Amino acid sequence: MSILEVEKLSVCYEGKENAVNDLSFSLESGELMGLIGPNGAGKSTTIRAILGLINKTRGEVRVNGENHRYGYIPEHPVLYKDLTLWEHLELLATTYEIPKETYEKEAGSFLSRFDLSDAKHHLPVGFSKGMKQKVMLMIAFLMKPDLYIVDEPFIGLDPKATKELIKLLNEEKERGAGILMCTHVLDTAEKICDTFLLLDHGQGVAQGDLKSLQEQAGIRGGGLLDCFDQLTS
Ligand SMILES: Nc1ncnc2c1ncn2[C@@H]1O[C@H](COP(=O)(O)OP(=O)(O)OP(=O)(O)O)[C@@H](O)[C@H]1O
Repeated sequence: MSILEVEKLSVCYEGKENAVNDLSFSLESGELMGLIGPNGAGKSTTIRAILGLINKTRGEVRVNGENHRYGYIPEHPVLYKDLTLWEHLELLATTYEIPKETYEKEAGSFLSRFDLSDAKHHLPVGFSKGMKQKVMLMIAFLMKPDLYIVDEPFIGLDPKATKELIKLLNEEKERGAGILMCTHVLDTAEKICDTFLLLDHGQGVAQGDLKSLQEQAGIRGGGLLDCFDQLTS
């Protein structure tokens, strides 16, 4: 089942025609798709259009799945300065009517997996970038959406947290969630993504699994970076 369908999406900004131009793709249940492309290719614009944060010039975005809910993990963490870490998790649980026993158990497990149990009752003002990023991850994973939109999640996370994030993404895939992940960290993307959508100058220049990208790039056995280079040069 397609969790996300994007059809002929185009976005223009003032002074920038075709930041995204006629882009179509779909994301299936259980699929982790890497959204990759050079700086200025249109990745953030695509994400913003999917989230409804900017107006589309043309095209359709459909979020399917059972709960039509998406979890957005932005590149730059956004937290309430007056709420403690735990209060952030409680707020999310209340908003989505998650039963107390469920979220307390799950949130407790996330705190321990991300080494944040000691900071549970602290305000985020004293948190490092990585700690704030972990809170954003916990909030999204607690929500259990059908669709995750994850923007550059690896920057700032320590190796253990990166490993936990990858494990959590796999668990969510197994549950049936679809994940669209924008990243420049191609060696990790190559290891964990099922498929890729390569954008350049606002256009989708290649789509599919690594094998399919290798064929499209004409580099048999090439790595993701080689395919990226070839297809965007
Ligand atoms: N608010 C804006 N107003 C005008 N042009 C914009 C605006 N935001 C982005 N652009 C332009 O749209 C194009 C796509 O930008 P976008 O931020 O989507 O790229 P990106 O692929 O996310 O890049 P990066 O990897 O650097 O984050 C670029 O040419 C950029 O200059």
